[in-house]
Amino acid sequence: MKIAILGAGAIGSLYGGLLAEGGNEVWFLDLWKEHLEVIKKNGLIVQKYGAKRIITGIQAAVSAEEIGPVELVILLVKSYASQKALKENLELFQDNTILLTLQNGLGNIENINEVIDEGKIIAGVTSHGSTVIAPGIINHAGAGKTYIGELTGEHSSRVKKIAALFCNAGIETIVTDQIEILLWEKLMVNVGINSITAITGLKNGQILEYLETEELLEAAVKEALAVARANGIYITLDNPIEYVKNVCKATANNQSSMLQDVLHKRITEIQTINGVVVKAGKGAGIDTPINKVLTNLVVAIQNNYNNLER
Ligand SMILES: NC(=O)C1=CN([C@@H]2O[C@H](COP(=O)(O)OP(=O)(O)OC[C@H]3O[C@@H](n4cnc5c(N)ncnc54)[C@H](OP(=O)(O)O)[C@@H]3O)[C@@H](O)[C@H]2O)C=CC1
Ligand SMILES: CC(C)(CO)C(=O)C(=O)O
Repeated sequence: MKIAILGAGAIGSLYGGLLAEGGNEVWFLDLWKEHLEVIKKNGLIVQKYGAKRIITGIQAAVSAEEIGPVELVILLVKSYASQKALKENLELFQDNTILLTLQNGLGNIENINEVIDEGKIIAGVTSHGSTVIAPGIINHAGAGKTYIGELTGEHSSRVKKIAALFCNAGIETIVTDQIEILLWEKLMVNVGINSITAITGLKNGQILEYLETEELLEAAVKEALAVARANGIYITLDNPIEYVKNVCKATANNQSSMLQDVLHKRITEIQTINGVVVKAGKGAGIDTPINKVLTNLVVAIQNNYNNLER
Protein backbone atom coordinates (compact mmCIF):
# COMPACT_ATOMS: atom_id res chain seq x y z
CA MET A 1 0.00 0.00 0.00
CA LYS A 2 1.16 3.56 -0.70
CA ILE A 3 1.26 5.31 2.67
CA ALA A 4 2.25 8.82 3.75
CA ILE A 5 3.30 9.50 7.31
CA LEU A 6 2.32 13.13 7.82
CA GLY A 7 4.56 14.08 10.76
CA ALA A 8 7.46 11.62 10.79
CA GLY A 9 8.77 12.49 14.24
CA ALA A 10 9.08 10.07 17.15
CA ILE A 11 5.99 7.91 16.73
CA GLY A 12 5.45 8.61 13.02
CA SER A 13 8.95 7.32 12.23
CA LEU A 14 8.23 4.19 14.26
CA TYR A 15 4.96 3.35 12.47
CA GLY A 16 6.36 4.35 9.08
CA GLY A 17 9.53 2.34 9.62
CA LEU A 18 7.61 -0.79 10.61
CA LEU A 19 5.22 -0.41 7.66
CA ALA A 20 8.16 0.00 5.26
CA GLU A 21 9.76 -3.12 6.73
CA GLY A 22 6.42 -4.84 6.10
CA GLY A 23 6.80 -4.22 2.37
CA ASN A 24 4.69 -1.07 1.89
CA GLU A 25 5.59 2.01 -0.14
CA VAL A 26 6.11 4.43 2.71
CA TRP A 27 6.71 8.16 2.38
CA PHE A 28 7.82 10.28 5.35
CA LEU A 29 6.42 13.80 4.99
CA ASP A 30 7.88 16.19 7.53
CA LEU A 31 9.36 19.67 7.89
CA TRP A 32 12.53 18.38 9.54
CA LYS A 33 14.85 18.21 6.51
CA GLU A 34 17.92 16.86 8.33
CA HIS A 35 15.97 13.87 9.68
CA LEU A 36 14.61 13.10 6.20
CA GLU A 37 18.01 13.46 4.51
CA VAL A 38 19.69 11.07 6.97
CA ILE A 39 16.90 8.50 6.48
CA LYS A 40 17.09 8.75 2.69
CA LYS A 41 20.89 8.32 2.80
CA ASN A 42 21.42 5.78 5.60
CA GLY A 43 17.98 4.43 6.48
CA LEU A 44 16.13 4.79 9.79
CA ILE A 45 17.91 3.44 12.87
CA VAL A 46 15.51 1.96 15.42
CA GLN A 47 16.92 1.25 18.86
CA LYS A 48 15.01 -1.10 21.13
CA TYR A 49 16.14 -2.36 24.53
CA GLY A 50 19.82 -1.86 23.65
CA ALA A 51 19.63 -3.55 20.21
CA LYS A 52 19.49 -1.56 17.01
CA ARG A 53 18.46 -2.21 13.43
CA ILE A 54 18.39 -0.18 10.24
CA ILE A 55 15.27 0.10 8.10
CA THR A 56 15.95 1.06 4.51
CA GLY A 57 13.65 1.77 1.58
CA ILE A 58 11.77 4.65 3.21
CA GLN A 59 11.09 7.56 0.87
CA ALA A 60 10.96 11.09 2.22
CA ALA A 61 9.69 14.49 1.14
CA VAL A 62 8.97 17.91 2.61
CA SER A 63 5.91 18.43 0.45
CA ALA A 64 3.06 16.32 -0.91
CA GLU A 65 3.79 17.50 -4.45
CA GLU A 66 6.72 15.07 -4.56
CA ILE A 67 4.53 12.20 -3.33
CA GLY A 68 1.18 12.57 -5.06
CA PRO A 69 -2.01 10.83 -3.91
CA VAL A 70 -1.73 7.93 -1.47
CA GLU A 71 -4.11 5.27 -0.16
CA LEU A 72 -3.45 5.95 3.52
CA VAL A 73 -2.30 9.08 5.36
CA ILE A 74 -1.24 8.49 8.96
CA LEU A 75 -1.44 11.82 10.75
CA LEU A 76 1.18 12.11 13.48
CA VAL A 77 1.95 15.79 13.76
CA LYS A 78 1.13 17.28 17.15
CA SER A 79 -2.59 18.07 17.56
CA TYR A 80 -2.15 21.84 17.26
CA ALA A 81 -0.28 21.39 13.93
CA SER A 82 -2.90 19.18 12.22
CA GLN A 83 -4.88 21.76 10.26
CA LYS A 84 -1.81 23.51 8.88
CA ALA A 85 -0.12 20.21 7.93
CA LEU A 86 -3.25 18.99 6.15
CA LYS A 87 -3.94 22.25 4.32
CA GLU A 88 -0.34 22.30 3.07
CA ASN A 89 -0.56 18.72 1.80
CA LEU A 90 -3.99 18.25 0.24
CA GLU A 91 -2.30 16.65 -2.82
CA LEU A 92 -2.04 13.45 -0.75
CA PHE A 93 -5.79 13.00 -0.94
CA GLN A 94 -7.92 11.51 -3.68
CA ASP A 95 -11.46 10.08 -3.48
CA ASN A 96 -10.65 6.88 -1.60
CA THR A 97 -7.72 8.10 0.53
CA ILE A 98 -8.12 7.24 4.21
CA LEU A 99 -6.77 9.45 6.98
CA LEU A 100 -5.86 7.66 10.22
CA THR A 101 -5.12 9.80 13.26
CA LEU A 102 -3.20 8.12 16.08
CA GLN A 103 -2.72 11.40 17.91
CA ASN A 104 -3.17 11.72 21.64
CA GLY A 105 -5.79 13.87 23.30
CA LEU A 106 -9.41 14.74 22.56
CA GLY A 107 -10.77 17.01 19.84
CA ASN A 108 -8.46 15.81 17.05
CA ILE A 109 -11.24 14.38 14.91
CA GLU A 110 -13.32 17.57 15.06
CA ASN A 111 -10.20 19.60 14.32
CA ILE A 112 -9.20 17.47 11.31
CA ASN A 113 -12.78 17.43 10.05
CA GLU A 114 -12.57 21.19 9.47
CA VAL A 115 -10.15 20.37 6.61
CA ILE A 116 -10.87 16.76 5.57
CA ASP A 117 -14.28 15.09 4.96
CA GLU A 118 -15.46 13.04 7.93
CA GLY A 119 -15.96 10.04 5.63
CA LYS A 120 -12.22 9.83 5.03
CA ILE A 121 -11.27 9.86 8.73
CA ILE A 122 -10.66 6.84 10.93
CA ALA A 123 -9.13 7.08 14.40
CA GLY A 124 -6.92 5.01 16.59
CA VAL A 125 -4.92 4.84 19.78
CA THR A 126 -1.44 3.52 20.25
CA SER A 127 0.37 2.33 23.35
CA HIS A 128 3.78 2.36 21.69
CA GLY A 129 6.30 4.83 23.03
CA SER A 130 9.04 6.35 20.89
CA THR A 131 11.66 9.08 21.22
CA VAL A 132 13.78 10.82 18.60
CA ILE A 133 17.42 10.44 19.64
CA ALA A 134 19.02 12.29 16.72
CA PRO A 135 18.18 12.85 13.04
CA GLY A 136 17.41 9.42 11.57
CA ILE A 137 17.53 7.64 14.95
CA ILE A 138 14.60 6.73 17.19
CA ASN A 139 14.32 4.75 20.41
CA HIS A 140 11.34 2.39 20.55
CA ALA A 141 10.86 2.59 24.30
CA GLY A 142 7.67 0.62 24.81
CA ALA A 143 5.41 -1.61 22.77
CA GLY A 144 1.71 -2.32 23.04
CA LYS A 145 -1.49 -2.80 21.08
CA THR A 146 -2.92 -0.38 18.51
CA TYR A 147 -6.70 -0.03 18.21
CA ILE A 148 -8.30 1.52 15.15
CA GLY A 149 -11.92 2.13 14.26
CA GLU A 150 -14.44 3.91 12.10
CA LEU A 151 -16.04 6.95 13.73
CA THR A 152 -19.41 5.22 13.14
CA GLY A 153 -18.25 2.03 14.91
CA GLU A 154 -18.75 -0.04 11.75
CA HIS A 155 -16.32 -2.93 11.17
CA SER A 156 -15.80 -1.76 7.60
CA SER A 157 -13.69 -3.58 5.05
CA ARG A 158 -11.27 -0.61 4.82
CA VAL A 159 -10.58 -0.58 8.55
CA LYS A 160 -10.11 -4.38 8.61
CA LYS A 161 -7.72 -4.08 5.66
CA ILE A 162 -5.58 -1.51 7.47
CA ALA A 163 -5.55 -3.58 10.67
CA ALA A 164 -4.38 -6.61 8.67
CA LEU A 165 -1.70 -4.52 6.98
CA PHE A 166 -0.47 -3.26 10.36
CA CYS A 167 -0.45 -6.80 11.83
CA ASN A 168 1.58 -8.01 8.82
CA ALA A 169 4.10 -5.30 9.59
CA GLY A 170 4.40 -6.48 13.20
CA ILE A 171 2.13 -3.76 14.64
CA GLU A 172 -0.40 -5.68 16.72
CA THR A 173 -3.69 -3.99 15.78
CA ILE A 174 -7.28 -4.60 16.75
CA VAL A 175 -10.41 -3.16 15.11
CA THR A 176 -12.73 -1.52 17.62
CA ASP A 177 -16.35 -0.37 17.42
CA GLN A 178 -15.76 1.79 20.52
CA ILE A 179 -13.20 4.29 19.32
CA GLU A 180 -14.66 7.18 21.36
CA ILE A 181 -14.31 5.21 24.60
CA LEU A 182 -10.78 4.12 23.68
CA LEU A 183 -9.80 7.74 23.00
CA TRP A 184 -11.01 8.65 26.49
CA GLU A 185 -9.14 5.66 27.95
CA LYS A 186 -5.96 6.79 26.22
CA LEU A 187 -6.70 10.27 27.54
CA MET A 188 -6.54 8.81 31.08
CA VAL A 189 -3.00 7.59 30.31
CA ASN A 190 -1.83 10.93 28.95
CA VAL A 191 -3.58 12.89 31.72
CA GLY A 192 -1.74 10.77 34.30
CA ILE A 193 1.68 10.77 32.67
CA ASN A 194 2.44 13.53 30.17
CA SER A 195 2.18 16.79 32.12
CA ILE A 196 3.77 15.30 35.27
CA THR A 197 6.78 14.15 33.26
CA ALA A 198 6.91 17.47 31.35
CA ILE A 199 6.98 19.46 34.61
CA THR A 200 9.39 17.22 36.54
CA GLY A 201 11.63 15.89 33.75
CA LEU A 202 10.98 12.33 34.95
CA LYS A 203 10.75 9.38 32.56
CA ASN A 204 7.39 7.57 32.56
CA GLY A 205 8.48 4.78 34.93
CA GLN A 206 10.03 7.22 37.40
CA ILE A 207 6.61 8.72 38.24
CA LEU A 208 6.01 5.63 40.38
CA GLU A 209 9.34 5.99 42.21
CA TYR A 210 8.13 9.07 44.11
CA LEU A 211 5.06 9.15 46.33
CA GLU A 212 4.46 12.79 45.37
CA THR A 213 4.23 12.16 41.61
CA GLU A 214 2.34 8.88 42.07
CA GLU A 215 -0.28 10.79 44.13
CA LEU A 216 -0.56 13.43 41.42
CA LEU A 217 -1.06 10.75 38.75
CA GLU A 218 -3.85 9.18 40.82
CA ALA A 219 -5.59 12.51 41.50
CA ALA A 220 -5.40 13.69 37.87
CA VAL A 221 -6.81 10.40 36.55
CA LYS A 222 -9.60 10.36 39.18
CA GLU A 223 -10.74 13.80 38.05
CA ALA A 224 -10.63 12.76 34.38
CA LEU A 225 -12.72 9.69 35.19
CA ALA A 226 -15.36 11.81 36.90
CA VAL A 227 -15.44 14.13 33.88
CA ALA A 228 -15.77 11.17 31.49
CA ARG A 229 -18.67 9.76 33.49
CA ALA A 230 -20.40 13.16 33.62
CA ASN A 231 -20.09 13.29 29.82
CA GLY A 232 -21.74 9.89 29.39
CA ILE A 233 -18.50 8.01 28.65
CA TYR A 234 -18.31 4.67 30.43
CA ILE A 235 -14.68 3.65 30.74
CA THR A 236 -14.46 -0.13 30.47
CA LEU A 237 -11.11 -0.55 32.26
CA ASP A 238 -11.41 -2.53 35.52
CA ASN A 239 -9.06 -0.24 37.38
CA PRO A 240 -8.09 2.85 35.34
CA ILE A 241 -5.49 4.09 37.82
CA GLU A 242 -3.69 0.71 37.84
CA TYR A 243 -3.97 0.69 34.04
CA VAL A 244 -2.18 4.04 33.79
CA LYS A 245 0.48 2.84 36.24
CA ASN A 246 0.99 -0.26 34.12
CA VAL A 247 1.59 1.99 31.09
CA CYS A 248 4.22 3.82 33.19
CA LYS A 249 5.90 0.46 33.79
CA ALA A 250 5.55 -0.73 30.17
CA THR A 251 7.08 2.53 28.85
CA ALA A 252 9.31 3.08 31.90
CA ASN A 253 12.28 4.29 29.92
CA ASN A 254 10.34 6.61 27.62
CA GLN A 255 10.34 10.36 27.80
CA SER A 256 6.68 11.17 27.18
CA SER A 257 5.88 13.14 24.05
CA MET A 258 5.14 16.19 26.23
CA LEU A 259 8.46 15.95 28.04
CA GLN A 260 10.18 15.73 24.66
CA ASP A 261 8.32 18.91 23.64
CA VAL A 262 9.42 20.79 26.74
CA LEU A 263 13.03 19.63 26.37
CA HIS A 264 13.00 20.91 22.78
CA LYS A 265 11.12 24.09 23.77
CA ARG A 266 8.16 23.23 21.53
CA ILE A 267 4.48 23.98 22.12
CA THR A 268 2.90 21.07 23.98
CA GLU A 269 -0.43 19.27 23.59
CA ILE A 270 -1.49 20.33 27.10
CA GLN A 271 -4.78 21.87 25.89
CA THR A 272 -5.97 18.62 24.25
CA ILE A 273 -4.91 16.52 27.29
CA ASN A 274 -5.22 17.98 30.83
CA GLY A 275 -6.73 21.18 29.40
CA VAL A 276 -9.59 19.27 27.81
CA VAL A 277 -10.41 17.66 31.18
CA VAL A 278 -10.66 21.11 32.77
CA LYS A 279 -12.84 22.41 29.93
CA ALA A 280 -15.14 19.38 29.78
CA GLY A 281 -15.27 19.36 33.61
CA LYS A 282 -16.42 22.97 33.64
CA GLY A 283 -19.18 22.16 31.14
CA ALA A 284 -20.38 19.26 33.31
CA GLY A 285 -20.04 21.00 36.69
CA ILE A 286 -17.11 18.83 37.86
CA ASP A 287 -14.19 20.45 39.70
CA THR A 288 -10.78 19.58 38.30
CA PRO A 289 -8.24 21.47 40.44
CA ILE A 290 -5.35 19.05 39.87
CA ASN A 291 -5.73 19.12 36.09
CA LYS A 292 -6.05 22.91 36.25
CA VAL A 293 -2.74 23.20 38.15
CA LEU A 294 -0.99 20.75 35.79
CA THR A 295 -2.33 22.67 32.78
CA ASN A 296 -1.30 26.05 34.18
CA LEU A 297 2.22 24.85 35.04
CA VAL A 298 2.83 23.43 31.57
CA VAL A 299 1.44 26.59 29.96
CA ALA A 300 3.74 28.67 32.19
CA ILE A 301 6.74 26.54 31.17
CA GLN A 302 6.00 26.83 27.46
CA ASN A 303 5.26 30.56 27.67
CA ASN A 304 8.62 31.08 29.34
CA TYR A 305 10.88 29.03 27.05
CA ASN A 306 13.09 31.97 26.16
CA ASN A 307 14.01 32.44 29.79
CA LEU A 308 14.66 28.78 30.55
CA GLU A 309 18.04 27.10 30.48
CA ARG A 310 16.77 23.63 29.59
N1 LIG B 1 6.13 9.96 21.10
C1 LIG B 1 5.34 9.02 21.65
O1 LIG B 1 5.81 8.09 22.35
C2 LIG B 1 3.86 9.06 21.40
C3 LIG B 1 3.23 10.11 20.74
N2 LIG B 1 1.87 10.06 20.50
C4 LIG B 1 1.18 11.14 19.81
O2 LIG B 1 1.59 11.15 18.44
C5 LIG B 1 1.59 12.50 17.93
C6 LIG B 1 3.00 12.82 17.43
O3 LIG B 1 3.87 12.78 18.56
P1 LIG B 1 5.46 12.69 18.41
O4 LIG B 1 5.82 11.74 17.35
O5 LIG B 1 6.00 12.49 19.76
O6 LIG B 1 5.78 14.18 17.91
P2 LIG B 1 7.08 14.76 17.20
O7 LIG B 1 7.11 16.21 17.56
O8 LIG B 1 8.27 13.90 17.49
O9 LIG B 1 6.76 14.60 15.65
C7 LIG B 1 5.88 15.43 14.96
C8 LIG B 1 6.53 15.78 13.65
O10 LIG B 1 5.60 16.50 12.85
C9 LIG B 1 6.32 17.49 12.14
N3 LIG B 1 5.44 18.53 11.63
C10 LIG B 1 4.89 19.58 12.28
N4 LIG B 1 4.17 20.34 11.42
C11 LIG B 1 4.27 19.74 10.22
C12 LIG B 1 3.77 20.07 8.92
N5 LIG B 1 3.05 21.19 8.71
N6 LIG B 1 4.07 19.25 7.90
C13 LIG B 1 4.82 18.15 8.09
N7 LIG B 1 5.34 17.80 9.30
C14 LIG B 1 5.07 18.60 10.34
C15 LIG B 1 7.28 18.00 13.18
O11 LIG B 1 8.32 18.75 12.57
P3 LIG B 1 8.95 19.99 13.40
O12 LIG B 1 9.47 19.42 14.68
O13 LIG B 1 9.98 20.52 12.47
O14 LIG B 1 7.80 20.93 13.65
C16 LIG B 1 7.76 16.71 13.82
O15 LIG B 1 8.87 16.15 13.15
C17 LIG B 1 1.13 13.38 19.08
O16 LIG B 1 -0.26 13.57 19.03
C18 LIG B 1 1.48 12.55 20.33
O17 LIG B 1 0.71 12.87 21.43
C19 LIG B 1 1.13 8.97 20.85
C20 LIG B 1 1.70 7.93 21.52
C21 LIG B 1 3.09 7.91 21.88
C1 LIG C 1 1.92 6.25 26.23
C2 LIG C 1 2.77 7.50 26.33
C3 LIG C 1 2.65 8.10 27.70
C4 LIG C 1 4.15 6.99 26.07
O1 LIG C 1 5.14 7.87 26.48
C5 LIG C 1 2.32 8.51 25.31
O2 LIG C 1 1.28 8.37 24.73
C6 LIG C 1 3.04 9.81 25.10
O3 LIG C 1 4.23 9.92 25.43
O4 LIG C 1 2.40 10.73 24.59
